Amino acid sequence: MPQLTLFSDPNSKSLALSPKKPSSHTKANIHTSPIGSSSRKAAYTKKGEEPNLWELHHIQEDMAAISKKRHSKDDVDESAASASASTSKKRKTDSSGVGETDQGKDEEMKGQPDEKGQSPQGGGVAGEQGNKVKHKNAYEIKGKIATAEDAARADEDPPLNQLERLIEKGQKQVEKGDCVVYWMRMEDMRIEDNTALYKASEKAVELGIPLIALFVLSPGDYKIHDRSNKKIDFTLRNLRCLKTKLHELNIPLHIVSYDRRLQIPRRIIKEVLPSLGSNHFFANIEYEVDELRRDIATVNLGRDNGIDVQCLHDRLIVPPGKVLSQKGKPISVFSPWQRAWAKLLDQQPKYFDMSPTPKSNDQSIKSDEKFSTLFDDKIPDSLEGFECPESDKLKELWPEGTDRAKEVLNRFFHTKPRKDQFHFVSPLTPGAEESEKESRIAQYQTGRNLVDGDNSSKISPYLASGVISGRMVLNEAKKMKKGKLESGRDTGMGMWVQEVSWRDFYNHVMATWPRVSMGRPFLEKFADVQWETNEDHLQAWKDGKTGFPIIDAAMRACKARGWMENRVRMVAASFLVKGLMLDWRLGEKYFMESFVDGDLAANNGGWQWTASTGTDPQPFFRIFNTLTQSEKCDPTGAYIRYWVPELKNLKGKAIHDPYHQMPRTEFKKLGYPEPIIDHKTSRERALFRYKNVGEKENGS
Ligand SMILES: Cc1cc2nc3c(=O)[nH]c(=O)nc-3n(C[C@H](O)[C@H](O)[C@H](O)COP(=O)(O)OP(=O)(O)OC[C@H]3O[C@@H](n4cnc5c(N)ncnc54)[C@H](O)[C@@H]3O)c2cc1C
Repeated sequence: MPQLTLFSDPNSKSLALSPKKPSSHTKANIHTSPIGSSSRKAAYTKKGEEPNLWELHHIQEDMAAISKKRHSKDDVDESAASASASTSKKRKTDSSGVGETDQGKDEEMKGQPDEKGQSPQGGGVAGEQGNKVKHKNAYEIKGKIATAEDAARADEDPPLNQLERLIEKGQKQVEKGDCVVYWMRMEDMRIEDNTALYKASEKAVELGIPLIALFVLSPGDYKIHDRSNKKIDFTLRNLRCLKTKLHELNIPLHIVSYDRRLQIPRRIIKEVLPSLGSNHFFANIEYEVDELRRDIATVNLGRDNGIDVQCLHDRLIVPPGKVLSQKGKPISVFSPWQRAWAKLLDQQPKYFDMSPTPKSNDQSIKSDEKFSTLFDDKIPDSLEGFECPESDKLKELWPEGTDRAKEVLNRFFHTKPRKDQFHFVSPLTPGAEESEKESRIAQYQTGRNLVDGDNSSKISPYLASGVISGRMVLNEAKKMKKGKLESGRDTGMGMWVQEVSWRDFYNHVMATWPRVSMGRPFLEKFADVQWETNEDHLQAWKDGKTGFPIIDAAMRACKARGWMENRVRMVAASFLVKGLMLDWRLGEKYFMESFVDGDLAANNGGWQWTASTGTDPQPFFRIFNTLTQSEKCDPTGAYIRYWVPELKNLKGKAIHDPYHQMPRTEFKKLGYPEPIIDHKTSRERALFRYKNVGEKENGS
């Protein structure tokens, strides 16, 4: 889910590819802006000052909306596709250390890397290159891909660093006010071990004023960021649960709704906080580029209006910027990064420290003239554009609340895997058999690659929404091992802790190289790989009708549950990118629009790894063989039989490859599609296009 919507920084016009500090270009570019509307100029401040990126973003988002409306009328033509195409040039990316990656272990290794084939030219986006054909899928990601120059500039001075510098400067003394406000975000939906909530509570106690929790609903934001209706449903269900728990602490949960997400900083600082009489505002940091820019705008506005805005690290076990190489540099390769992460945790156990629960407000708040009505704030059943008719069923599958999350984790640590748990069933169905020796965690080394059971934890929706924290999860893991954190490939627990650390890793990558959340490849040299723009193929993949049973099973499971096992996420992603040769950003967007655990860092990390464009990616010449993968991850075929009912009566090898294993007349009776591509030809096509970046096999 690339975040950036038509965010072309006007400064980039005058930029050479090695980016310079924004301030030195500001003045000149105010006047040479290609868009040049008066409102756009207002996004800049006075002569010589930094442009207000947040405001600028706002204007450009409006323009994107206008442009989208216009283009949706004429469907999409090549100008729409090429308008967003960025002309990128080579940018050297950091890559320190080498090491095996867990994800890369089971691929087929075929073909050879060819250094000279890796063109430095970037800018590949589905449908560009003067293609005259109408391409809807090119349009899907139009406006979501920053130029290489903008991405390089963001990497040069990442928004997280800017926010941290701002916070370091500190705020002048502010007046006490009537209350302290904690802004709960979509990713910290819990009361336990919540840094900002606890710090807000401490402040409230120190000042002797009440604590108010605030949640901002923003359908506009959810739309721009490709949130799924299942994720929004999960969010609303968790909010209801939190409201009850907060009320037990006499803390009201104030709900406001702003469709236009870019108004949020102003609305909060100028309207919400003044109406509550609050000068103290706390939030946990979100590391995506849009969210960081929103927070920078909020802190700045707060400063101008006598409000102290505190943004705190909470999402990860180790905050970004702390895991460094021996030379003090950020690490972009997982294995050395993981070793450094584990060592740091060993040396500095403070990272496991959890925040205490917030203190209760005085009971009198419930009759306070100003605050008592906040207890009546309603949480909507659904949001327009994100209606979720299957909400009741999903409630069984992904029960809300921290207590349920703990149970899900507890089952994983202490009970045996069960065969039918890949069905549409609750992870908490009765009948799980306790066993320490044969528990799911004990068998995780092999189990994690099998999809025909509940072999992994299924904790991802809870971690992604912060219903449970990474610290809570790892502290439980330590308890199981007499207070020691196992982390390595030798045990189920060690392996699982490594998987959990991928979550930290991809967030560190995103915070250090914000380009990845701007629709850019980490490895710019692959930006111009030539993609196909086949609408039918894209739709067949989304619908689970490709004629490849494991892909179809995974994609149908995804649609129904909003969740897929890791192995099939990798296989389905690889099929889209290297089989169908469709732009990885289309897959990234679709996963985000479908998953209940949709998370930019993990999703982008997974897609860029698969597309061989990411930090420490799968090398481009390694291409999953869909059939082999199917036989390995679903050896009994039970997963396919359940999710692809057309094949429910097939036995043996035919379940994995019915088209080639059955007589044609028998196959036809199944009502199942023929394979939409030939594996061998598509593999060769992918190898050619990655080796010869910018070219197609026929010389076009
Ligand atoms: C293309 C692709 C897209 C993905 N998109 C997402 C996403 O949107 N949200 C998401 O949470 N995960 C994503 N993942 C990572 C991984 O597939 C899921 O975290 C995992 O399948 C969730 O199941 P689990 O909780 O049972 O995992 P377990 O195997 O039990 O692992 C425990 C936890 O570790 C973390 N984790 C494990 N593997 C990874 C990984 N590769 N990257 C980051 N964190 C990891 C997750 O928080 C997970 O819940 C993606 C992977 C790929 C290949």
